[in-house]
Amino acid sequence: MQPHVGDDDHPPTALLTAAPAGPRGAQYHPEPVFAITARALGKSYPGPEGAVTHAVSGLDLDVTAGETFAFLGPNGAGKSTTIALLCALARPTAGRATVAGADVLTQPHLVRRRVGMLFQHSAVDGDLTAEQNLYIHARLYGMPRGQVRRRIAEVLETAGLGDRRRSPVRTLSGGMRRRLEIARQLLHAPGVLFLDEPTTGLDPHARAQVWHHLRTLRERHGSTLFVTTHYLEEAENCDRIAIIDRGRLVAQGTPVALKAAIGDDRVFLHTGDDTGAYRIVRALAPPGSALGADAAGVSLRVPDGSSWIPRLCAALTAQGIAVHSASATPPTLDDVFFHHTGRSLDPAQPGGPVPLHPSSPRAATESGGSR
Ligand SMILES: Nc1ncnc2c1ncn2[C@@H]1O[C@H](COP(=O)(O)OP(=O)(O)OP(=O)(O)O)[C@@H](O)[C@H]1O
Repeated sequence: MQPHVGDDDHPPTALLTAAPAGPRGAQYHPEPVFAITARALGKSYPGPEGAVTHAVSGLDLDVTAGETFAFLGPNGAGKSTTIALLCALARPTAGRATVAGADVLTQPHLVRRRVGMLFQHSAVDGDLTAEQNLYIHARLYGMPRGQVRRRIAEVLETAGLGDRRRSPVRTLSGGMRRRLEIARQLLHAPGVLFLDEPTTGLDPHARAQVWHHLRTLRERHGSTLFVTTHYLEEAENCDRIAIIDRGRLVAQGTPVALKAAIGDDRVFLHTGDDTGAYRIVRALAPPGSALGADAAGVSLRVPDGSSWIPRLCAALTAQGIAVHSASATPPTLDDVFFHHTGRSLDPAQPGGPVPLHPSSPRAATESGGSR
């Protein structure tokens, strides 16, 4: 389903104005204006033999107007279902939500008018030009003829496709096509733009182009973007991140705050005798810290990791173990994901990173400090 365009509804951006000014002379702190709120939102599907799939459960969300909000989770976590609920394309079985000022349960038609939705496999007609694709979309969804040309020129310019407006879509690169699809969803100036894995299937260059375009939308137009992704580096660029796993929100915050909450750095050592090194590091590590060893080397989780390197290297060298490399890195978003879910999202880490705490769900390594 697609939103209507150009009806007599209030312009969605009008819903996103700040709270009224306080009394004269009083310091004015505008209330945050939420483009999306959800409380205890849920969707369950009946399965075979009375089983129930809880695709999304107990979801609480507040997305501020103008924010780029990442919804991060593995396959099957409930990301697409959440988008369908928030865009009023599926009816919740629990809870409530408001999007761009409209209630998804009682005003689903308004929600659909006020949002843009980029689906994972959105199609544009390859034989038509960029402009023709947008024109057909605008007319199909009722945009007044008088506004169409100007609006198409605007969204193509924002997408960086002004000079390709007459090119058949099949001649555009993957990244350009994706930007054209985003431009199509912007024709009716939605209050919130939902993007379901907007860069899946694109090469790194095209992915960077799409993100450049999304940043432009945010900076120039103050657009509210709700983006699902399983690319950690994309989530890293967003204002805030919610991590969803098995239908439940497990963490929410800015990338910096989520990583800071994890605390410990990862110290990594590659030595001439990693088995011997592991024993020595274990003896020196603070009680309760997580450490591990695999074919690549020895890892230790400690606060202020770089301060540990000279001490560990001196101890190893004193025992005749050569240190080939030593590094200390702050927590990554994948560490955050692992901490909350017990799994890694990073394909380069099939076994997952070293657990951050001994109690971590997939702690395959031991705790140090066994002196
Ligand atoms: N119509 C449906 N009927 C039954 N189960 C469903 C339906 N739609 C989704 N599910 C189930 O709900 C869960 C969440 O699915 P969803 O598609 O929202 O996950 P996702 O995070 O978007 O995954 P992906 O990244 O693979 O698209 C999955 O277990 C899925 O099988």
